[in-house]
Amino acid sequence: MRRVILLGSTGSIGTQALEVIRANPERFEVVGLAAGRDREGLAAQAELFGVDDTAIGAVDAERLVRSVDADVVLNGITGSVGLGPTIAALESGRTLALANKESLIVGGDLVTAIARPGQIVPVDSEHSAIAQALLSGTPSEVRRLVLTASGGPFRGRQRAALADVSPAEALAHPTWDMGRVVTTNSATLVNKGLEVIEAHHLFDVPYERIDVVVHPQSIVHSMVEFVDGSSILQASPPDMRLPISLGLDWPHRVAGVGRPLDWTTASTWTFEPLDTDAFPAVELAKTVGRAGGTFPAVFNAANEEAVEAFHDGAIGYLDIMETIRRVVDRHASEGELTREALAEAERWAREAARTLIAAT
Ligand SMILES: NC(=O)C1=CN([C@@H]2O[C@H](COP(=O)(O)OP(=O)(O)OC[C@H]3O[C@@H](n4cnc5c(N)ncnc54)[C@H](OP(=O)(O)O)[C@@H]3O)[C@@H](O)[C@H]2O)C=CC1
Ligand SMILES: CC(=O)[C@@H](O)[C@H](O)COP(=O)(O)O
Ligand SMILES: [Mn+2]
Repeated sequence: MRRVILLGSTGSIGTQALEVIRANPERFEVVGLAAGRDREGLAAQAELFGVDDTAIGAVDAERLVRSVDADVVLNGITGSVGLGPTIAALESGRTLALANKESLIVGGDLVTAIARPGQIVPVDSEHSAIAQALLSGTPSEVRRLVLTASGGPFRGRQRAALADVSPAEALAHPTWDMGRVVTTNSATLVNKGLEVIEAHHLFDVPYERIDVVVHPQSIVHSMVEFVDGSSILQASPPDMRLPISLGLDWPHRVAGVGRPLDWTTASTWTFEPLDTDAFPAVELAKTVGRAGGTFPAVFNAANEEAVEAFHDGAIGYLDIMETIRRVVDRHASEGELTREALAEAERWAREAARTLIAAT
């Protein structure tokens, strides 16, 4: 029986994780639940799953992780606020099933330094796919990682055609039903940029050996190219319950958690290069990833501010990337990477982004 602490339980990842757990009571038991603001939803979940220990907010979630005995912590919180709970899970020796990519991106080496090998199990679909593919070879046999991107709702558009797109259009993801921030990030391709940095930290592969390819069907979730020219990919219909279940009990599979592909009907999978003029986010993410230090945290914080401003109607779609770029350009990273330095860089980046947004 795997005892699970679920952070972000009221969200998209959280509720799908509870579906997996509910369908497999002989394998999983929820021992802790945490949400951001939805106290009613959290209380209902606690009652349904018979959970005594709950938390509201990231600080309380950190306390929960450190105080409740568990085998695995699934971090499904949105945003860099998930960093504290990620660190708490690792320091407490729990397996960390990581959906909250932001904590790894902003924490970078600070997070990987405290994780023992295998302690972080990726839940993000692309990274779960890569982890599954990596079971086919040794680290020295890996030539490159290739992350697939759906391309989002604006795939195929020129940059000029993106100026007036609305938040509602940005939230119409072609293949996945997810929370608001990650869905918006998919529409700007910031999500893929964050995922490149995430892959670098998870798999210790340099940026020049991590590529992105657009695959609109979201069936091939990513691939690993090995030195002999063989590519091993993982494919399944888009359904987060599959990588969530692997995160909860890696590397064991949960029978029936997802539908298999239907090989009896005609279908087509397509792959195309990313249009980096229309969608420059991946290139900028690689630049901040290579710069390291507090740069990825600044990139992410500026994005979080810009996404909120976009949904508030304060800025347009193209201003999201423009805000991120201008904040990153003004940033000077200095000194050792510590939690204090990260917090200060984030505070600075959010303030800089808000100032730019106010002037837009
Ligand atoms: N959804 C998906 O399919 C995928 C998501 N991810 C990643 O997983 C993470 C979660 O995404 P998703 O589930 O879509 O997001 P949602 O917005 O649907 O859910 C976010 C969850 O985080 C909680 N939360 C927000 N702020 C805090 C806080 N300060 N302290 C504690 N809990 C908080 C929310 O609580 P409340 O409801 O109370 O506000 C909610 O439970 C993100 O990092 C995302 O990038 C990765 C791959 C796929
Ligand atoms: C399901 C998942 O892992 C998301 O992060 C997904 O990657 C979003 O899709 P795109 O960013 O490829 O549009
Ligand atoms: Mn993903």
